[in-house]
Amino acid sequence: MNRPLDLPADGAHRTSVPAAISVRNLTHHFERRGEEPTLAIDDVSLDIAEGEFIALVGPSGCGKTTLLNLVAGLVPSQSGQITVRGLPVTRPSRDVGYISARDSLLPWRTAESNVCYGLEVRGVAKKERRERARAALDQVGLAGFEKSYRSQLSQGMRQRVAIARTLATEPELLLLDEPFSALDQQTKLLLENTFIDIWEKNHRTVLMVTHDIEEAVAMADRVVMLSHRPGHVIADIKVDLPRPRDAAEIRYDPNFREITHGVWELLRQEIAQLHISQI
Ligand SMILES: Nc1ncnc2c1ncn2[C@@H]1O[C@H](COP(=O)(O)OP(=O)(O)OP(=O)(O)O)[C@@H](O)[C@H]1O
Repeated sequence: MNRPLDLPADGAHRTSVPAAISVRNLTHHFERRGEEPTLAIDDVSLDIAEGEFIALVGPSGCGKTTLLNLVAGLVPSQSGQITVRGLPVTRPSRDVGYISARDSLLPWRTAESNVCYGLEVRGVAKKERRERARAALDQVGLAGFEKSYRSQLSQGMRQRVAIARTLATEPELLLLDEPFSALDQQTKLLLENTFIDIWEKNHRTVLMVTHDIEEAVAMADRVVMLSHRPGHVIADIKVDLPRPRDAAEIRYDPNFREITHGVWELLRQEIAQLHISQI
C-alpha cells in the first residue's frame, strides 16, 4: 500500500507561509520526588501554518497533552523553542483558545452567561458581550438555550457551550485536547460536523489532540503522529480530502479509508515496538 506520508517525518513542515505555531527541538521532562525524571517528549519540531488544522495522535502517554500545554504556555518550556506567530511562548495568551474534554462550565451561570465570562474578563462591554455570546451559541446550534443552566443541558450541549465560550473570544489559535472524547458516537459526529463547519468558515489555526484516528483524518489537514514516550514526531501525514467535509459522509470516501488505514498501520507498529522494548 502507498502510505500517504508525503511530508518529512522530522516534523519540520517546509512552507513559504510563516508558521502560526513553530516548535523547535522541544524536550520536556517531569521531575518526580525520589524517582528518575520522566522524559515526556524528546526533540519535537513542528510547524503549523496560519489557518491549518492539525490533529496530533500517538500511543497513550506519549506526550500529546504535554506538547499542547507547552504550546498553550500552561507548562513552562525547559529546552527548545516554541513561537506563536513569531513570538516566544512564555505564558498563556488571550489569543489562544483551549478546549478540553471536560466542559468546565460554571453551574450557577446560564449558557449565555458562561459564554459571556471570557468576554467579561477581557473587559468587553455588556451589550457587545451579549451579542457575541448569542452569536456564538447560535453558531454551535444552541439558539433558544441561552437561559439554560448546565444541569439542564445534555453532555453534548454542554460541550457546545464550552466551544461557544471559546469561539466568542475570537482566538487566533485553537488548542483542543480530545474535545469530543466524552461524547457518545452520534453526538460526537454531530459536534465534529459543527466544528468543521465553523472552521471552514473562519479558518483559525487548530492543533487538536485526539485518540480517534477516524476523527483525526475526517477533520484535519495533516495528522502528526508522535512515537511512544518519550514522544517525537514519527510521521506527518497530509490529509488530501476535499472540503467542505461532512464528518460522517467523508468516511465513505475510498481515500479516507486508505489514509486512515495508513495511520492505523503506523500506530500499530509503534505500539508493537513499545511492547517489544518492554520485554
Ligand atoms: N504533571 C506530571 N508529572 C509527572 N509526570 C507527568 C505529568 N504530566 C504528564 N506526565 C507524564 O508524561 C508522560 C506524557 O503524558 P501526557 O499526558 O502528555 O501523554 P498523552 O499522550 O497526552 O497521554 P494520553 O493519550 O493517555 O492522554 C506520561 O508518562 C505521564 O505520566
